[in-house]
Amino acid sequence: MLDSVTNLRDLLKDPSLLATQAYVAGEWVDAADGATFEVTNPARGDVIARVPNLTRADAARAIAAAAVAQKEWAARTGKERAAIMRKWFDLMMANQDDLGIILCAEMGKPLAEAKGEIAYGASFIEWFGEEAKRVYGETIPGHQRDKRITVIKQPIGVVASITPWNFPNAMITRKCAPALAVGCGFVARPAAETPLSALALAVLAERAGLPKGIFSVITSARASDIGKEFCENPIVRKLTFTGSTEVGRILLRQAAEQVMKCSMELGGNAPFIVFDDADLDKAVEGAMISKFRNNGQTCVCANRIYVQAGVYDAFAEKLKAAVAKTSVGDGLKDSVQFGPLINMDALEKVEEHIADAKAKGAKVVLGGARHELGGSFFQPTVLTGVTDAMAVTSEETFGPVAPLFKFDTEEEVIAKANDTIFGLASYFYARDIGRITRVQEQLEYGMVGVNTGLISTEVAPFGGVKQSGLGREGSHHGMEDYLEMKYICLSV
Ligand SMILES: NC(=O)C1=CN([C@@H]2O[C@H](COP(=O)(O)OP(=O)(O)OC[C@H]3O[C@@H](n4cnc5c(N)ncnc54)[C@H](OP(=O)(O)O)[C@@H]3O)[C@@H](O)[C@H]2O)C=CC1
Ligand SMILES: O=C(O)[C@H](O)CS(=O)(=O)O
Repeated sequence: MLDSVTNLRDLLKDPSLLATQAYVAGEWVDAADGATFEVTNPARGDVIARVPNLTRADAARAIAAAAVAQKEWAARTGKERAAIMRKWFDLMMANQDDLGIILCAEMGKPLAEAKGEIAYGASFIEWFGEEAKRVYGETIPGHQRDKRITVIKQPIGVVASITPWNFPNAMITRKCAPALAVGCGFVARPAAETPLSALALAVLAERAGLPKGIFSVITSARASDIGKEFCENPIVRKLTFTGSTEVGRILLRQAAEQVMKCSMELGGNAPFIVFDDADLDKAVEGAMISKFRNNGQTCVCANRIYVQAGVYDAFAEKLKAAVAKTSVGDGLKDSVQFGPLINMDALEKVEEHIADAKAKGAKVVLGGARHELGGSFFQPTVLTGVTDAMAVTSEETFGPVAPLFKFDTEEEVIAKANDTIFGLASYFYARDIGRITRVQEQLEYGMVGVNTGLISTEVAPFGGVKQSGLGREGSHHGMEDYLEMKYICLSV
C-alpha cells in the first residue's frame, strides 16, 4: 500500500468519487457562507478533506426538493425503480476498492474490512431493489353485501435519516434502499466524522440515474440543528436514526411534536454466553468476530462475555492466544485486524472502563493500554475476574475490550444477560438442543446468534427491543417501515 494518505485522491482509480461538495436537491453545492469542516484520518490525524458545513435552510431545501421528486418517483413502477437501484448496486461493486479506501481513510477500519462494508452496504441496495417489485396489498371479504374491502400500501413520503460514523456506508444504504424502493424521497445527514462515504454514494446514485432531488446528502457539523429541521419540518413524514440510545431519546422527543413515525437503531450491550457443552474453538472464533469486528465499535458487538465455570480457564486461555495473534496498525498501509478508534473520546472511554474494572478486582490478561503507535490506537484487551459491579456490565464500551464473567447455572446467566435496558443482539454457544431451545427463547433481545458471532445480513430483520430501538431494518420486514397501509371500503 502507498505509505501516505496526504492526498487521498492519489489513491483512487476514480478521483471523482471523492466529492467535497454536499449533494442537495440534485446539485453539488457549497455552504452559502462558504463554511466548511474538516474530515480527518483517525490513523494519522491528518486532514483528508473539507466539506460544506450546511445549515437548517439547506436541509429544508433538500426536503422540499425530495417532496417534489417523490411524486414522480412513486408514480414509476417498482420494476422501473428496481432497474435504477440495480445500476447503483453494480456501480458500488465496480468501485468497491475506491469506496473502501475512502471509508478506511475517514473512519479508520482496515481496508479489507472497509471493502467488506461496501459489499454489505451494496447488498441492501440489491435486496431492496428486488423487493421494489413485491409491495403487495390485499382484499378482505366485505362486512356487508354491498361492501368491497381492499388494502393498499403506499410510500410514506419524505424520509430524513441520521447515521453514525461506525458504518458510514451500510447504515445509510440499510435505510435509503427500502425507502427509495417503495417510492419515498430521502434526505441523509451522515456523521460529521464520516461524510465522504455518503457523498461517494451520491456520486454513484447520480450516475445510476436516481432522479434529481430524490436523494440528498447534507454534510454538516451542526448535528442538533439539522436534527431539529428533520423533526420539525412538516414535509418530513419519517425519521430514521442509527446511533446511541441517548441521542435516540432526544430525537424521539423532538419528533413527538409532529407524531412523526420513527425507526430507531440504538445502543446495545450484547451478552456472549459460553456454556460448558460448547465447542470452545468455535466459541473463541465467534467471540473474535462478535467482540472485535470494527475494533469493537459496533452496536451488536459482544459487550459482556459470560463463560460457565467448568470451561472458564480453558476459554480464557484460548481467547487470549487468539487475540495475541492479531495486529494493530494503519489500515490503509498494512494488513492489520485493528485500526485506530474513531477519536480520543472513544479511547478515553475504553481506558475508563478498564481502569474501573481493575480497581474493582478484574485482571488484565492481555493488552489494557494505549498502543505504541500513539493517537487513538489501543491494544486489544482481555479481562478476567469481571463482576457485575463494573462499568463494563451496564455500559457499552464500544472498543476492543473482552471482559470475561464466570457463571455457574443456566438460570443465573440468563438473568444476568437480561439485566440491562438494552435488547439488541445476544449470542450463545451450546450443543444440547434442550438448552439451545430454552436459552434462545428466554433471551430478551431482538436478535440471537446461536453458535455464531456474526448475524448481520440484508436478508434478516435487524433491530432491538427495550431501549435498543424501534422497528426493523433489512429483510422484507424492512420495507414496512417506509410504507403506509390504506384501507379502502367501496360501496357497490
Ligand atoms: N443499533 C444500531 O444499529 C447502532 C447503534 N449505534 C450506537 O451509537 C453509539 C455510537 O455511535 P455514535 O455516532 O457515537 O452515536 P451518536 O448517537 O452520538 O451519533 C449518531 C449520529 O447522531 C448525530 N447526533 C448526535 N447528537 C445529535 C442531536 N442532538 N440531534 C441530531 N443528531 C445528533 C451524530 O452526529 P455527529 O457524529 O456529527 O455528532 C451522528 O450522526 C453507540 O451507542 C452505538 O451502540 C451505533 C451504530 C449502530
Ligand atoms: O452500526 C452498527 O453497529 C451496525 O448495525 C452493525 S452491523 O449491521 O454491521 O452488524
